[in-house]
Amino acid sequence: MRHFDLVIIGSGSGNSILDDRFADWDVAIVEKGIGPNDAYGGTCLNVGCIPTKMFVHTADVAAAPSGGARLGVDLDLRGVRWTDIRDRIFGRIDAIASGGRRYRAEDNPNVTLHEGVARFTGVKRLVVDTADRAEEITADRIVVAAGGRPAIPDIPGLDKVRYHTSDTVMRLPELPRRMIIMGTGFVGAEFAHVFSTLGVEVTMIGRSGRVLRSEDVDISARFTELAGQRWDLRLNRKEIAVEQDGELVRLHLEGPEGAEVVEAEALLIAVGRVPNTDLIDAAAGGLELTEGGKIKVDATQRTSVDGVWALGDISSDYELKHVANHEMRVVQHNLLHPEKPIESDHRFVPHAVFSAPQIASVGLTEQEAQQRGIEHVISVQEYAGIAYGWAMEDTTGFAKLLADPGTGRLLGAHIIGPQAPTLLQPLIQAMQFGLDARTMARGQYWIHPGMPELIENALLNLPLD
Ligand SMILES: Cc1cc2nc3c(=O)[nH]c(=O)nc-3n(C[C@H](O)[C@H](O)[C@H](O)COP(=O)(O)OP(=O)(O)OC[C@H]3O[C@@H](n4cnc5c(N)ncnc54)[C@H](O)[C@@H]3O)c2cc1C
Ligand SMILES: NC(=O)c1ccc[n+]([C@@H]2O[C@H](COP(=O)([O-])OP(=O)(O)OC[C@H]3O[C@@H](n4cnc5c(N)ncnc54)[C@H](O)[C@@H]3O)[C@@H](O)[C@H]2O)c1
Repeated sequence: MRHFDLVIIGSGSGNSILDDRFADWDVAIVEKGIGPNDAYGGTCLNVGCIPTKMFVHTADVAAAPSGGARLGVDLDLRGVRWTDIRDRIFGRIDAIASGGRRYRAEDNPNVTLHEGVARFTGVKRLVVDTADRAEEITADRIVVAAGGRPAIPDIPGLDKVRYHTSDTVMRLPELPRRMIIMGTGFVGAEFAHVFSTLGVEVTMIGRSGRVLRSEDVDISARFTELAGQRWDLRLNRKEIAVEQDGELVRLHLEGPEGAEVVEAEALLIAVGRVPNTDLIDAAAGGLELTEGGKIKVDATQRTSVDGVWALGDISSDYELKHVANHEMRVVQHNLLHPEKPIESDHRFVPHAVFSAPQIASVGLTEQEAQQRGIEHVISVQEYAGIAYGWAMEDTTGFAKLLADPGTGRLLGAHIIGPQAPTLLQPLIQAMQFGLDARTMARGQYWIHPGMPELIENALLNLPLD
């Protein structure tokens, strides 16, 4: 049995903890490998944020000709070369992942890379199962950064069907003619945009009546309306059974009009993620879980076991890379300076959905403000009402702000439309640093006629004294 100063489980955000300040620590990283090629480096790099956005940008380029005609520019899309797109993207990703693995395995003398599945057998005691053996390790400190994986719903017949998740769908050998996407969240909305723009007929299945239903009510309503124009959108549906018929997947549904069947050459399951607490046997390690099944941590990312920290998707309320990275920096500090621990700041966590149109959001939605009885005023500014929106002939995008009527401070900001994540960033800054809407609007120049005038006008529209 080997004892370490520090064991890190998971090479996603966990991999970034180690820098020169840990050079004299004896460290083990345990990584089981992720995705179809058992890659190093976690979800975001290999099967998450980064490749998806490389596909989204490609789809946005492929979508440009269809938007040209209304500006008087007639363009044709001559074709998309799926295997070239896929191999270009993973040609970059796979090289970065294997480079990251090689760096830890070969260039860090103080780091031992264990390639296998780590599971707790006791408090600060682990077994690592590799292909040919099981090795026991112990440590003074352990960081659990083991993330999560796609959830697979319990639908009769699913075990006999060829289906994809976000882990596999980006490496399809060829584009299918049709694709059923189960789930109307982030993953469903982003892949529906990618595949439909590249020429696949998309059918999207949702249990509720809205797409992206956790967004602000107006944002979700607008996105649902637009999604219904682009995809065969089937909402308020329940999956009854699924079957494989040669190359076809057939899904039996129950909906408002009764029973119905949809079929396609590919099925993508995008119904959320489950934390990998079972894989690590969190209970055997004495780690308390939350009601949602994640590892319970305090504000300093400490678990219920002294000397064990957790971060990212396995413990966080937010399954977002910027949050995992923030929590990683907190854990990093607290490992190095246990006498002066710092806390994670989850007050103003933004997110973006890179679909079409794009969505970006921070803070309270209108429905959350109402449910919590928080006094607020609202403003809405459409892209169609600003000069750059005229240039783009945008007719569907808008920014919606919620502010405290007393202080003028922003409570929430939600944007649907071109460059939404970029436009949201100054509003995140204002919320984080306590800048009130009036000062933000009138205390600086806004480049004319730039897209940020959307934000300037939304701020000025707030009914504040
Ligand atoms: C399709 C998709 C798109 C996304 N896009 C975005 C985006 O645009 N923006 C954004 O902010 N977020 C996005 N996310 C979310 C983001 O990827 C995650 O929040 C983030 O990667 C979580 O990081 P982590 O370090 O907690 O976990 P991970 O990166 O998942 O790392 C955990 C690692 O632990 C390993 N592991 C698990 N169990 C064990 C074990 N028992 N032993 C050894 N190793 C183990 C896994 O193999 C994995 O490599 C996306 C997610 C998906 C699925
Ligand atoms: N741009 C980004 O930041 C980005 C992109 C992709 C993923 N992510 C992260 O990954 C997480 C997982 O994404 P996701 O889209 O899988 O989850 P999600 O939670 O965003 O959406 C899943 C949806 O599927 C629904 N659902 C559950 N069971 C269903 C069923 N049987 N049939 C139909 N619908 C069902 C849920 O009600 C929910 O609306 C996200 O919550 C997000 O944090 C982020």
